[in-house]
Amino acid sequence: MATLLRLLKYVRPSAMLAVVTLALMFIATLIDLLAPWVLRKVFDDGISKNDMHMVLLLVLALLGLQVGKSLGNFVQGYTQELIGQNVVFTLRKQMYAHLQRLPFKYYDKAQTGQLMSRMTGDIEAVKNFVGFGGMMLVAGMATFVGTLIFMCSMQWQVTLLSLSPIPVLLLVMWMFSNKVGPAWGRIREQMGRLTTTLQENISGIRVVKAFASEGKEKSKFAGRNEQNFETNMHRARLEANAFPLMGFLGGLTFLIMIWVGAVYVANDKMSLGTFMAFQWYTWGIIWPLNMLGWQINIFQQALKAAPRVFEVIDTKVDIESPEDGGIDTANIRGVVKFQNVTFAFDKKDDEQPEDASKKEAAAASELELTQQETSAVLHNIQLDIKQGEVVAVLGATGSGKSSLIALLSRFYDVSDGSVQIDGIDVRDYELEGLRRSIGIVPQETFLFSASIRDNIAFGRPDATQEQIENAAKKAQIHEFIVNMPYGYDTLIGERGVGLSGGQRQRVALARAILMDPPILVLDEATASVDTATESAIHEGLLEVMKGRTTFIIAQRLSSIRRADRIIVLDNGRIVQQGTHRELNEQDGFFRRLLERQEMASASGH
Ligand SMILES: Nc1ncnc2c1ncn2[C@@H]1O[C@H](COP(=O)(O)OP(=O)(O)OP(=O)(O)O)[C@@H](O)[C@H]1O
Repeated sequence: MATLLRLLKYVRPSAMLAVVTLALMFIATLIDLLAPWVLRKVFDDGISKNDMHMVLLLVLALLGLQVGKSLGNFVQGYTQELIGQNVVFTLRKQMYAHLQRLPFKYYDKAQTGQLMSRMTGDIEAVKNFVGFGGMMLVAGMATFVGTLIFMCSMQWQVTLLSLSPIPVLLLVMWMFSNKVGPAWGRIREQMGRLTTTLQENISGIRVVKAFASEGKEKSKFAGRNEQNFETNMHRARLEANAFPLMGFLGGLTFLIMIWVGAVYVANDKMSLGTFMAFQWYTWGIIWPLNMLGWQINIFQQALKAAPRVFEVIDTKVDIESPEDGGIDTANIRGVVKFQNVTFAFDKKDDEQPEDASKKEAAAASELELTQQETSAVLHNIQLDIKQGEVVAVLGATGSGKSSLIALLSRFYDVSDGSVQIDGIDVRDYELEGLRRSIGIVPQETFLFSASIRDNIAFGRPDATQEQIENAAKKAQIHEFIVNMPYGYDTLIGERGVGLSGGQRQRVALARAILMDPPILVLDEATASVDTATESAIHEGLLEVMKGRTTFIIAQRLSSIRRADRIIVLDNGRIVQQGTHRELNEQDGFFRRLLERQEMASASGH
């Protein structure tokens, strides 16, 4: 019921259209009810009195009614679709906008396929109900009730006797609705899983082929496809059982009417005209009941699909600009401070349902704290970074380097402590501005299926060609681009297919440089390029880094030689901090790494 009421809210902006559609439906229903009444007159006042003039008039009246109904249907078909499409448009817009706001931690767990299927199939199912099913349900009920009134006013005994199969029919319908609802729920869920399998397979097709796992993937897809097939067949069996029975019971109404009606006509308790009108009217009983089977289907499907869409829309967004809009970021200089920062990915309260009792939560809170402490990936980080400083972050894989940097842009919020820029907590800044102030070259580059120019100008679509080329030159990719078939207009694939790993990384670097941010983050940004290109990029970067606070996450010591400060992370804790020379003099991770890399380069690796 709550779902239905919420769906109705989406129809509210189209209220006028809905009123027009319903009015047209009621007019069409009235015409349907008047037509048999006119037919009755054809028999009783025309044919039986041999008044052909009256018959002609009545036939013309019937023609007028039919023309009116057809015109109404024409407008109604359009307005009905418009209401449905309006709801789809709003729901899609809302869901898409919300997906843009949802934080990283949502995407850490969400399945892309499920989201796509909600955005397409589930929203479409909602439209079918709002635009078609719901309206037809109202029209059907109006026809049913109206027909009963007209029939009863003409001959109530025959009407009531004819309706005797209806209670059984309603019982069948109720049972069908109860069974088909869960089936639709499973179908919608399975469609989501099927889309996820497909999406993962297409995205990971290179891995699938490299590991010759096509067979395994095929059977995984076949399994889910079969599940979906089985559930759909189960639904079809439910329909096959219910619909003919409903049709039969509806037909029985008609037969009873003919038999009882004939007896009443024979006994002069009913005129022939009324008998003929009743034949027509019985369709006004049977049609809505038969339609009801399909409407239950559409209704149940929408009832299962809508919560899947609402679930996304209702997901809490806990990383946002402050309510007052936040502090303007235009003048950020780039003084960065990590004050006693502790961070865990999985806060226990993320997992808890919202209605979990407070008592339980309190009892668990002590345990939670300990769990959070142990699951933390960063512990008590204390850092003071000057404006324009170049900071290299070193550490073994999984030591927390990327997590540390992610807190800066609020991809995640700290569990404890605070991250400050220019003395202000990052949570107090306007979020978009904050993120634009931090240029990131991530470990994994995502390029859009667009021209290479648009890819570089992604964060600054208004950039001039000259600015784009300058950024590309600094990232050492300009020469490569101008030698491509269409230069900066060359289209590149969804994942930058057609570009090598190093080239993709340089496009991402150009993208970050173009943003001209006060803070720059290079997360293994030169890991995929050869040493010659790497040193050329570093030359270019020297100029880029000038005046900007820069974080370099790197495994190679060569890329951090120019850092003002090196921070060494181990298991989420800062274990060493200082200049290259200072750390070289200490016994620790840094010197061991240095020795290992020197040995490797001496042995030619
Ligand atoms: N989205 C996530 N959800 C939960 N845990 C995560 C997530 N991302 C990383 N982790 C965990 O957090 C820890 C730190 O990861 P992080 O990516 O910060 O390390 P890193 O030092 O950057 O590693 P690498 O050098 O391999 O990139 C790891 O134990 C990792 O398994």
